[in-house]
Amino acid sequence: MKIYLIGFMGAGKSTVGKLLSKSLNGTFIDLDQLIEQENGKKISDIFKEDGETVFRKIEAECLKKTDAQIIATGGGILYFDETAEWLRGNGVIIYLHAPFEELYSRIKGDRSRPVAAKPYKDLKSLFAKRDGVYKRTAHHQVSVSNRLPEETVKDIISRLG
Ligand SMILES: Nc1ncnc2c1ncn2[C@@H]1O[C@H](COP(=O)(O)OP(=O)(O)OP(=O)(O)O)[C@@H](O)[C@H]1O
Ligand SMILES: O=C(O)C1=C[C@@H](O)[C@@H](O)[C@H](O)C1
Ligand SMILES: [Mg+2]
Repeated sequence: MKIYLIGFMGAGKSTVGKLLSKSLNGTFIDLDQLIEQENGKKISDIFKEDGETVFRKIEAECLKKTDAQIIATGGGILYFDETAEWLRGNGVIIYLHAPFEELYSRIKGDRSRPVAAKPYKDLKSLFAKRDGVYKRTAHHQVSVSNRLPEETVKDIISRLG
């Protein structure tokens, strides 16, 4: 069974995914890292040099070819409508959720995330839009608010049964 972690930037998909893979003794891939390795450049440079649309196509292709058991996706993984259906047909989808302000405090000023460079109000409305899509797509919503990543991992494992 594959486990896909989805959620907004700063939710902790990469952090929790790595820990979860250790607890479950499963293979792990961070999709953002895979994209950077396969393309030989940083995500911020792909955005700058090729544009967001090219990045989104690369991201969707990388998602479909990874064979890891636990996958930390990027915050914009549901950019194409068809990706939600593909994900649900290929594994268990866990939405890591926290209120926007908490996530914003984790990502503000981070230059490695090109989307996080948007102004506060644009990020807030992006969160509002994506939150509904994450919720509709996920099999489980797990809180990452005021919680250590280790607690989130325990919660995920208990939901998986
Ligand atoms: N539970 C937590 N409590 C506090 N800070 C956290 C928690 N989980 C992650 N962080 C911090 O928030 C930041 C973002 O975490 P991480 O990179 O794992 O998020 P992400 O969901 O993978 O983001 P992205 O979508 O940009 O890849 C990091 O600085 C990390 O240390
Ligand atoms: O939320 C987003 O749109 C993104 C999140 C990151 O994980 C990266 O995939 C990239 O910076 C875009
Ligand atoms: Mg990440």
